[in-house]
Amino acid sequence: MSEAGRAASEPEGFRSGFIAVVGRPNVGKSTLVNRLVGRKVSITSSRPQTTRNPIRGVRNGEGYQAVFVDTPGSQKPRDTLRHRMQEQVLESLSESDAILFVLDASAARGGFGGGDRYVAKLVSEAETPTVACLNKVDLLARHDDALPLLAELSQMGDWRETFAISASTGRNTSALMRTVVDLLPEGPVYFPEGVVTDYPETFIISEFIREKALGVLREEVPHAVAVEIDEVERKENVTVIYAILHVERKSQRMIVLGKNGQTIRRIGSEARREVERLLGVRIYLDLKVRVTPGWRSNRQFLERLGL
Ligand SMILES: Nc1nc2c(ncn2[C@@H]2O[C@H](COP(=O)(O)OP(=O)(O)OP(=O)(O)O)[C@@H](O)[C@H]2O)c(=O)[nH]1
Repeated sequence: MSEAGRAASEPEGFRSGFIAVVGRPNVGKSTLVNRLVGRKVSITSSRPQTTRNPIRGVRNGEGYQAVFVDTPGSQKPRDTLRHRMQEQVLESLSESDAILFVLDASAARGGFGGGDRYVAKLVSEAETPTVACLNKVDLLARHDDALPLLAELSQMGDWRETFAISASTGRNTSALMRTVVDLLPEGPVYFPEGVVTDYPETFIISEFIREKALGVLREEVPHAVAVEIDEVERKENVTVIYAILHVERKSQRMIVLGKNGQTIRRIGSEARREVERLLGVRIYLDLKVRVTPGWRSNRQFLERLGL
């Protein structure tokens, strides 16, 4: 995240970031995130299925915000298309602040299989701080059965830490959460507390753009900018987002555009990175600036924007 963006909403010493949750299907990723977040998370169901990087959950704690995101598709590629998707997975892993690599202890009798090793390699290539979680240890016959698996796991990559956990019973998950928070960099409050789970994707995108605009514009046009997502067009390789930045006066429009459009371009490129991270797809952001006098007191307008 850029310095300009941070300036907008970063409390002193606050930690925040995106944590990619990776692992083969059925290893317990959702159960683990629900456990760490502390409640069932509904955001995935309220978002269009077309997004490939949905948020699994957000945990707000004392001085931190941890955003857990999904990275589906982390399976061995069998054809070119899958291979291309793989590159995108790698890209989104690289852009995460941390990775939770989840494995299923109960499925690894006698050692881990090719699927787990493949994900381990992919995660290692991302060069992002990773915590490896050996899940479902409650299903092992004896406590000690986890030991050879943990030893094997530690050989599979350069993990910051390795935990034997049970997402179902909560065993070791508090310690895991503390480690995750320690890995997060200083950063802004990405989402207002309590709103994430039910808010539509367009609202989150518009908030990202607004945050970047406020960061770039600083004191010049303080709260005079409202962001409206006009249309989201999903194409094969790129998602095009048409957004309108509403300002109240012509003079503000000039400021937002900047000399030769420099300012709006900067807002666009900073916001694009954030949105790509959120959605896990390539984004083209088409930003327009429109003068909408008195939008702050226009109820219909505010409702349309979900404000
Ligand atoms: N006994 C036990 N079962 C678990 C544990 N964690 C998850 N499960 C079960 O494993 C199954 C798969 O869990 P999910 O959380 O849906 O797995 P997932 O990795 O999110 O699956 P995908 O979304 O398909 O990738 C469910 O039946 C869970 O109840 C655990 O720690 N112990």
